[in-house]
Amino acid sequence: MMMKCSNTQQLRRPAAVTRRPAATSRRSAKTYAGATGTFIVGGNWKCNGTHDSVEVLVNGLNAGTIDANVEIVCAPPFVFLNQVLDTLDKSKFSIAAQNCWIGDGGAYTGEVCANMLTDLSIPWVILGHSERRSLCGETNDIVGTKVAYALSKGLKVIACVGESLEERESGTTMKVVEEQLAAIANVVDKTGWKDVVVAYEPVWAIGTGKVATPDQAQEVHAGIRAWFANSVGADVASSVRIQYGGSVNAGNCAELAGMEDIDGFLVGGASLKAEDFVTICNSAKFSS
Ligand SMILES: O=C[C@H](O)COP(=O)(O)O
Repeated sequence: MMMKCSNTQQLRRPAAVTRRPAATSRRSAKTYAGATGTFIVGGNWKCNGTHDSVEVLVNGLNAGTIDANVEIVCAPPFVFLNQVLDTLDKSKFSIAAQNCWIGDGGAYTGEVCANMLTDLSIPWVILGHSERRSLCGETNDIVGTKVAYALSKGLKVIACVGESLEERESGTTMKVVEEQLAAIANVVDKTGWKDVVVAYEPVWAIGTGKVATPDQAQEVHAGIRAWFANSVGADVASSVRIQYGGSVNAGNCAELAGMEDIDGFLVGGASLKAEDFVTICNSAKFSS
């Protein structure tokens, strides 16, 4: 299937960007979106690891002190799901698959279907990651269908959206993101969004070290929330949690976490280092 890639530039920034109030008041007031109002951080381990390195990572995560108000979802490669299920402290961490098949199981060599994940009691799946879109030819419609199917089987979904550098530079960031969201909204009814977290991941920021500025991220997150208000419903707009992903690390997470419409992160590279990932998970309470 297909390929395509990217890098950076900025949307026109608003003159001023609304920031959350001080850390202590953030949680007691609305703070983060979602039914539980919790910050949600995903660790996408991508295609990394060995049995031994996963053991080290899990031990490091289990030893970490995590704020009880933060929801954390770790997404190992399929082959390590059982190992992680057996060893990760599930009182602190939940588990996701990084992908699943578009429908029922059957003669689909190399695929893993939603029912297999629920059979293992895996609650989450990441769908529509830009690497799946660009490297495996997953179109907006395919991603939408996958999201709807996964939800119908009882999975919760982290649905990824985001623009390439070329799209950003041509001023089409929101158009691209809105089309990606619309493809999901076309096949997911309004109530289904309660089990969806949107991960905004500008492709040019993924694995490049070129993190979006807090203002850049906030602008798109606010645009996504506005799109939900106009296209799905005000209740969904205020409750859907929107993660930022793309070169998040222990050093930049606090400022990003302080932005009004950032409700969590989807972390790639830094999720492979337990200490850094724990810092990111706890970033909400330290942000200003
Ligand atoms: O799913 C995670 C994202 O692709 C971000 O990856 P990164 O943190 O390595 O840039």
